[in-house]
Amino acid sequence: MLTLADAGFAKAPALTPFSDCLIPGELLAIVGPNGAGKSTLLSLLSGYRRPDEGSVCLDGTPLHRWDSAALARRRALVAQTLTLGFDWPVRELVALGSEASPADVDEALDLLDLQAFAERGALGLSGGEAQRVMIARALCQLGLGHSTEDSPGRVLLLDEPTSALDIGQQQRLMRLLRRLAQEHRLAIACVLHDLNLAARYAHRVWLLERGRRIAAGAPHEVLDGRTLARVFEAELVACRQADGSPLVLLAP
Ligand SMILES: Nc1ncnc2c1ncn2[C@@H]1O[C@H](COP(=O)(O)OP(=O)(O)OP(=O)(O)O)[C@@H](O)[C@H]1O
Repeated sequence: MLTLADAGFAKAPALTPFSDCLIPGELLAIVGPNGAGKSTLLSLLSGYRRPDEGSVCLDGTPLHRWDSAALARRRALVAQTLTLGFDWPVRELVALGSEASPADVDEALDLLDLQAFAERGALGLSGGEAQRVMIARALCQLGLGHSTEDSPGRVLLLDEPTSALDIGQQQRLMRLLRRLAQEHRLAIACVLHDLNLAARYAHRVWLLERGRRIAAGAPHEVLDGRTLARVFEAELVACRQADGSPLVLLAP
C-alpha cells in the first residue's frame, strides 16, 4: 500500500501536505485545472521527488529508502511527455528496462492493441500509438503476467494517459485499467483532464486547486457542478447519467 502522511512540498512547485493512500484494486482519478499540481503530485507518489514535509511510504518504507530496482518492480510511472528516444522496434521498447519475457511483451502488446506495430520503429508511430506503447512498457515493468494472489501490491501512475487517444481507445484503456486494478490488486492513480472519464471509470477522485487537494471521494461526491465551475472558471452544464454518475458539459 502506498501511503502519504502529511506529505507535500514547501518549495516550488508547492503542494500543501495531506494524508491519504492509494488502495490496491482501486482506480483513482486526479483532476484539476492546468497548473493545479497534478504532475507535481505524481512526482511525489512515484518517489521522483522526495517530500520536504511528511512521508510517502510503500509498505511502510519511505520511497527514497527503496532499492531502485526493487521499487521499479512495484511502481511504474507513465509520464505526460513521451520519451520514446531512439527508433527502437516497439517490441524492444516495451521490454526495455524490465525482466519481461517475450510472452510478457506479447501480453502487454495485446492488452494495448499494439500487435500490428510490434516490429515497427517507435519514432514513426502516431501520437496515440506512442502513448499506448508507453503504457504497455509500464505494464511490463510491473510484471503483471507473473502476479499471483500472494504478490505484493503494485502501483501504476499515469499522467494524462488518454490525451492522444480517440474515444474508442479511451474507452478501451479506461476499462482495461479498471480491470487490471481489480484482477491484479493494482493501485492506479491517473491524471485526467476529461472529467467525464473520471466520472465514468474512477472509483475515487482527488480534485486539486492551486497546489492543494481540495476534495476527495467518490466521483458523484467530488465532481459537483458548482465546485467544478468555480475551480475551472468555466460555465458548465452538470447533470446525472442514468446510473447516477455525473456528466459535465460545457455551456454554449
Ligand atoms: N521547477 C519548478 N519551479 C517552479 N514552479 C514550477 C516548477 N515546476 C512546475 N512548476 C509550477 O507548479 C505548478 C504545478 O505544475 P504541475 O505540472 O504539477 O501542474 P499540472 O496540474 O500537472 O498542470 P497541467 O494540467 O497543465 O499539466 C505550475 O504552476 C507550474 O508552472
